[in-house]
Amino acid sequence: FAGPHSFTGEDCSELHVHGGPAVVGGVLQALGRLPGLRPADPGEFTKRAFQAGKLGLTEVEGLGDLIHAETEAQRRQALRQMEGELGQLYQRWSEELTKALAHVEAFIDFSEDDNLEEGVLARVAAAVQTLEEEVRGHLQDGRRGERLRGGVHVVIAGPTNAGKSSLLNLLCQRPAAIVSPVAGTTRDVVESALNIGGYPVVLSDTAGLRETQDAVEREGVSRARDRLQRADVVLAVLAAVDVAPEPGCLADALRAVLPPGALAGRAPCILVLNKADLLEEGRGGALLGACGEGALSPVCLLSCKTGEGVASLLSLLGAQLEQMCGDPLTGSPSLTQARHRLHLTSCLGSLGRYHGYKSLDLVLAAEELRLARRHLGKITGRVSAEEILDIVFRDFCVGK
Ligand SMILES: Nc1nc2c(ncn2[C@@H]2O[C@H](COP(=O)(O)OP(=O)(O)OP(=O)(O)O)[C@@H](O)[C@H]2O)c(=O)[nH]1
Ligand SMILES: [K+]
Ligand SMILES: [Mg+2]
Repeated sequence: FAGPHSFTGEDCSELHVHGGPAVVGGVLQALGRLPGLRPADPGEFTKRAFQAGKLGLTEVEGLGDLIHAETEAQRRQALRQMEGELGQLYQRWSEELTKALAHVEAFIDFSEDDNLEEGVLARVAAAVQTLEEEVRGHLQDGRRGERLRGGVHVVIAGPTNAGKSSLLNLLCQRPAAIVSPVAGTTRDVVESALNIGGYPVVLSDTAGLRETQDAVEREGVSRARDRLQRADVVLAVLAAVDVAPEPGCLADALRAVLPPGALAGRAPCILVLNKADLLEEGRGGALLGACGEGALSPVCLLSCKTGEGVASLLSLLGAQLEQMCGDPLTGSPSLTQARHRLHLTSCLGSLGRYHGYKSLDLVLAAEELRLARRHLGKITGRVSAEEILDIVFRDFCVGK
């Protein structure tokens, strides 16, 4: 593959050999005898592609995510990022900033000559404000890209013996957690990675919430509460027989399950009324009717014993995941890493300070634009050489 059209931009050659380990080993040995030839370091091809400007950092990250994608939605998001959409968005912002900066610098340098067009600074201020709004909107995405990349944390919580561990085992289709009729069986948080409708989920089973004198169980309950605080979605499990079919029972039931203030509207919750097989005929419908009325959370009846209701639980959960992660193919591309969020937040900070400085000291204001641009450059890996003068001359007329 002749450069610069190869993956790394350099001249490359590829050997296609038969796939047996002995053949590959023999070829590698023969190659090893050639002077100057060595195996590539991990990621070296991609690093060279980056250094040759063939890929931006976000594309490199997308490629890495694509290789590690475990679910369909993750694959789509990674592919989109690898193909450059996220990088292009940041690149466009960076170009707009460069332009704004060029105009401010031109104003600083040439405004005394009276040769500048009118209203340059007002146009820059408007452009900066538009950019701020775009960046802010991009940041307020409910962390959907990061969630999709890292997995949505779904926490199973509830009183002892509600069937929380049974639910974990049912969903992950293996006996991951110990199930027993003894209240207080689970102490450690038991985690399992799942694929639900193409979305990656990290499902945690936790100790039953209750007051106890047992020191080990108390530690378990404290870990359960801690996990609840960090949940993206809570599956609140109750034994259906313990819930009275009366209006308002859902709120009471949730209060009984969740520590006061644990959620405070933070994580969405799905109420699972388990052991439906133990309910008398017709009681299930009455329960759903009473609980569902004015409900804050979706409710479903389930039996871990018979498997009844699993499909409806999965569809409630799937809808929740879709709402949180979005469809990775539609809308603007999502930021996928905490790193992106950090630099974007810093960029936004600088843009805000631009407005503060612009009427006091234009030089300081220009510096904030430069900083904002550098923060974007850190995301894409393109902290480009100053293209500012080019723009000054290309973009608008200074004197002659
Ligand atoms: N009849 C019936 N029994 C169930 C169902 N789900 C769980 N059980 C039984 O309920 C008991 C407790 O189940 P677990 O899954 O251990 O409950 P848990 O909520 O994890 O309990 P702790 O870890 O002690 O808090 C066990 O004997 C299960 O076999 C169900 O749907 N129907
Ligand atoms: K138990
Ligand atoms: Mg358990």
